[in-house]
Amino acid sequence: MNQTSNQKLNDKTWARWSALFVVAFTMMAAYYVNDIMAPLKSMLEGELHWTSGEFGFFTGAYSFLNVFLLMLIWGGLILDKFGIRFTGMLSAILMVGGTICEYAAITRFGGTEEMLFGYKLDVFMASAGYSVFGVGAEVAGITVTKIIAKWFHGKEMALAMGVQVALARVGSQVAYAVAIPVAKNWHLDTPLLIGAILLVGGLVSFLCFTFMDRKLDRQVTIDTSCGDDEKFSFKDVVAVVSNPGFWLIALLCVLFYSCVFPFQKFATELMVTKYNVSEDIAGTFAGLPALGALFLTPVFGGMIDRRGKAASIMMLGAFMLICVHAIYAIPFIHASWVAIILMIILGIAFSLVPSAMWPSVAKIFPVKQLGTAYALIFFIQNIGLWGIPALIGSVLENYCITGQEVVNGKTTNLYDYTLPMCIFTGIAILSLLVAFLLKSADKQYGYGLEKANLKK
Ligand SMILES: NCCCC[C@H](NC(=O)[C@@H](N)CCCCN)C(=O)O
Repeated sequence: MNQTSNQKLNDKTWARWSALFVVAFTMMAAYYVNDIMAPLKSMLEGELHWTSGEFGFFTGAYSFLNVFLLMLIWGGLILDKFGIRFTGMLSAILMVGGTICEYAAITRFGGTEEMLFGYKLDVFMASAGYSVFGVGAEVAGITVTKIIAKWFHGKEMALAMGVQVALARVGSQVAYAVAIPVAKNWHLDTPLLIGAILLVGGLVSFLCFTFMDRKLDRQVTIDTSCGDDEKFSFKDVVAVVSNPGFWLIALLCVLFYSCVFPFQKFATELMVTKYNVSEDIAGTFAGLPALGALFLTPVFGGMIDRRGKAASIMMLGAFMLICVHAIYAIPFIHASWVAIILMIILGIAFSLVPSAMWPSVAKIFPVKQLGTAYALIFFIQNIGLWGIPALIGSVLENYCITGQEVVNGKTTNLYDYTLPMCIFTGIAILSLLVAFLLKSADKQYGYGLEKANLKK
């Protein structure tokens, strides 16, 4: 770090927190769009005749380009080479473009019988748009993480990451809560249209951040693309992947998130079919983990900043996840209050693990490798975000249909969610095992995961 003046912009509390809120708005819009179609699964089935398999394919498409065209890896390299301002703007543009394509697919071709590459045209085009959006959202995610690591270096970093994730959860929660009521009152595509407008706001908001960041760079060089040692090099990739901590964090990340985000995408339907929750509020229940995480992630982030214990907290979160999914899998429990309590516990686990996991990455790797490290971790996580929804969708379609019902003249399937919930439980058990190995590795390699972040 090369200091040119005593007080830099990010030393001012108001300035670094303003920067955080500005970029957090972009991410909030991204999370809204990410989740807005999930509660509409049954409506997509009833109105556009999408099957569960097609819904799973569409949901997994978020990660398709990130996984198969390595877009997250390229994104990480672009981030390390061209910096946070360029990469952030690029990803915001991709998110807007992808969402417009998804919206066009549903409005223009929704319900069509036309086929493309063996898929219904609307399913294919919506998935393609969602894939492009997914590239933008994931690259924006690693960019924002690097922004926080830069602006909050040696400061309240875990709290800042917690607040950013919490605000993103607002986007998710709003999406889950409003999707069905808005779609019923207006059109199936209206919730997505709102998302496209929010994303344009997110683009403008990120543009504002670039001005602040330019000012900071004029004062100090913490982590820009100017220094030779900070340009991307394959040595960084080798250094990142040869660190055992990387593999454990990446594995924990893919396993943990595979049983949270993909589960949530199907949770609205689970609430309706298994727990007899009214369709109008089922999305709000499915979004409860996001709501809980909204309040708890900053609290846990602040605690970890002060007291540490990140590795133990990741184990606790994984254990809670096992209990939640295992109870959801029990076929004879149908009480809606059980479903709500489980969602709240899931929300606590969903706050504990991310608030411990993400700042831990910044402890394992130096700042200049962070872009690459986050990109590789997100890449591995995306394999789960692609594969698990596709797997669950196909399991539902092939093994879990128990009957059909006709609502307002539209026929939808009824599903038994026992088998999908057993799959989620199995993944959660693996995540606990990996969290345990991570704690052992921390002792062995001295990453300092159990130590506090704040310098006293
Ligand atoms: N500082 C890192 C924050 C990561 C937050 C994390 N997001 C992800 O893991 C994304 N790769 C996937 C987002 C998918 C959104 N439905 C999170 O906990 O949200």
